[in-house]
Amino acid sequence: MSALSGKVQTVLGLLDPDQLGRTMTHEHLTMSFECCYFPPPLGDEAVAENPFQMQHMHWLRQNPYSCHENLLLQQETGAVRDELLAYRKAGGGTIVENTTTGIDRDLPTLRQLAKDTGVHVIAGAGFYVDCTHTEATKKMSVEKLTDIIVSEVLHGADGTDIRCGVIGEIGTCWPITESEAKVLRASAHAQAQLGCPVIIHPGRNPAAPAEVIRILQEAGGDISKTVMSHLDRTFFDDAELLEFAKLGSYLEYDLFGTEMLNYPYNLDVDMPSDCQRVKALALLVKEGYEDKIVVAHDIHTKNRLTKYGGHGYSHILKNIVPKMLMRGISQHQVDKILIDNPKRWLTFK
Ligand SMILES: CC(=O)NCCS(=O)(=O)O
Repeated sequence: MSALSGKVQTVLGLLDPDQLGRTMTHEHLTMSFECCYFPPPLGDEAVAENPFQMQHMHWLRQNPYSCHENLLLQQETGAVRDELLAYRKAGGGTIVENTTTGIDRDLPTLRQLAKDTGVHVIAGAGFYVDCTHTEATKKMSVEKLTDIIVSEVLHGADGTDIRCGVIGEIGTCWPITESEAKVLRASAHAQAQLGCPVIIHPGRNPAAPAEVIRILQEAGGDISKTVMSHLDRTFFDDAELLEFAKLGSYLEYDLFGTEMLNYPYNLDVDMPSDCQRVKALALLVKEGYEDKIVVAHDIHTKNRLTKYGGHGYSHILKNIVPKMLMRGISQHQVDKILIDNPKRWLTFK
């Protein structure tokens, strides 16, 4: 039994799991999403140069990845601090901050935000998607990658003594690249050593989540302590979703607040509305998965902050919970989704 056993690890140290409270399991407080810049639609180049004006907010919501400045969440620490204070006021307790190597993780800022606001912040170990892997990372063995991830949890990351409390979000594309598969195996090995939570960013294809689970399982990972993120933009067929749910991971709907007509990374995808997300949660509850659901907003661009007219980190607590109750999810089940499931996932074995 390790010192971490039975505890949750935040950027300010170990915590008794009962202290977490309501938890968003997939957010970013400071990061860069420049790796995923997407050119604006033809003719919209001028708007993309200067979109932070009232008359352009709708454009920004529809094209969040087509403006370089919008991808620099790390420039908004003051606004994020205000948001976290509002999140606490709305009844929030904890945020899992999923920024990993490749998208500008900033652990000292996370620690300062946690100190300033009283929100518990849990940082992520490991690596994002292939295009952010350095040549050095791509050459590493699974053993070396495992050592790095284990060290980020046990000793601290990025040259600091600030320790990560989850592995992930571990980035994968579709198809999964060789380098991503190595990182997945390393994550499973690290999880087997540490008994810690893992969270995955799957590729944008309904086959991707199950393929990730297969790789993790073969490498000795604990699927019952693993969250599969972004199901909102990955499954569009109830039967496929329920088939995946049988594999035993936590099921995360984490793009609450994102409503857009054209999802640039996969134009075949019709991004669901929040109402459709709630409907998917109600289906999973009805089918017996209330102990497996977790939720979040995955804020990773500036336009989603309330400072810019966005929904902010309190949207689920303020607006989605009432909708869940209206659609037949009971208060007891809501508490499982917001409190009990994250707590169970985040507690080291
Ligand atoms: C930061 C991150 O990976 N967000 C997910 C964006 S996606 O469009 O759902 O892949």
